[in-house]
Amino acid sequence: MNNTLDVKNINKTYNGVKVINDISFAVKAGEIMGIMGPNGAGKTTTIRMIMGITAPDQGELHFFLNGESRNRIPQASVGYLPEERGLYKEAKVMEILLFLSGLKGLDKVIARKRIMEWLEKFQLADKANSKVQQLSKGMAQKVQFIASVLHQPALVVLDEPFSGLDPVSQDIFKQEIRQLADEGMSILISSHQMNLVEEICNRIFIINKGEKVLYGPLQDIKAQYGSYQVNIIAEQEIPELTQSPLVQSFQRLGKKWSLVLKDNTAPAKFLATIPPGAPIDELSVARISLHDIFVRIAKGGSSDEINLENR
Ligand SMILES: Nc1ncnc2c1ncn2[C@@H]1O[C@H](COP(=O)(O)OP(=O)(O)OP(=O)(O)O)[C@@H](O)[C@H]1O
Repeated sequence: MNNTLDVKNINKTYNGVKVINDISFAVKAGEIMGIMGPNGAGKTTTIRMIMGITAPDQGELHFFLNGESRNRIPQASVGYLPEERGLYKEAKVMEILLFLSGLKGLDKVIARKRIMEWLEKFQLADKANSKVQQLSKGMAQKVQFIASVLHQPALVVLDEPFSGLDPVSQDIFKQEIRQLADEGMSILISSHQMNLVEEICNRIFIINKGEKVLYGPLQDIKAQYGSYQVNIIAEQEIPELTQSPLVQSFQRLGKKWSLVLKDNTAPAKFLATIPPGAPIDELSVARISLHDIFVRIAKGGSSDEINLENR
């Protein structure tokens, strides 16, 4: 697959502190690439350099769009949802979307049709003539997202697109973003909520304190840190399971028991050791989450403390 964006060895220092340290990654045509990491890791700074808002101290950016290679971002071929949300509050939804798509060179008649289609997808068709200030925060975010994709750019950069959205809206966003990638758009998403975006990304780049932690196809990363987790709902501890030689660690949160299996333990092997009649209400098996992989790496290889609240 061809690259749409190549980020090569970029560095950035603010006030003598290196906040981005030799970062390199690519975004391929038609993929969803996730740049993830905790608060303050350097995601927004990286995105601002890609968008040309701030320049890297060292390193290069290459954009391959419409058959041309460039070092500066071609505005009409890119869509951007910045971390700071904000649209002109006095403007009406249709007016502002027509204005913003006009800046990207989109024909008014085509724009109007696409705007109505998008507003319908987000159940906002009845708000076309409402002022932005009459929208809820989530509704305004949807309008701003529409503005970033309306001109069908080759590359879309979404900085924390899910923050502030309810779970239903998050699902609609995920669905629409997946659809855009399937139609060939390259999408770069930043998020500190790893478990929220891991299901839609093809590849991920995890950054922490300005440095690369992990980079590659999600499935490969999960296979590399290939342990499984067995989640059980049970009133009491079942020592045959929590103390099993196949279990590396476990956590309890009320009735929820989360058991991380030792690396390379097949789930079926563990399941076969469950005593008949064990008092289990529910049981599920999953690969350990990206969040847990990050915690493991950040703690220097230990997965003993896994935060069940964030699952
Ligand atoms: N304009 C600036 N001047 C000085 N320091 C800055 C500036 N912008 C960012 N930083 C610093 O760079 C580091 C990375 O910040 P950045 O906003 O890129 O993180 P982030 O990963 O996007 O975090 P979050 O998830 O909280 O949005 C932080 O230590 C931040 O304080």
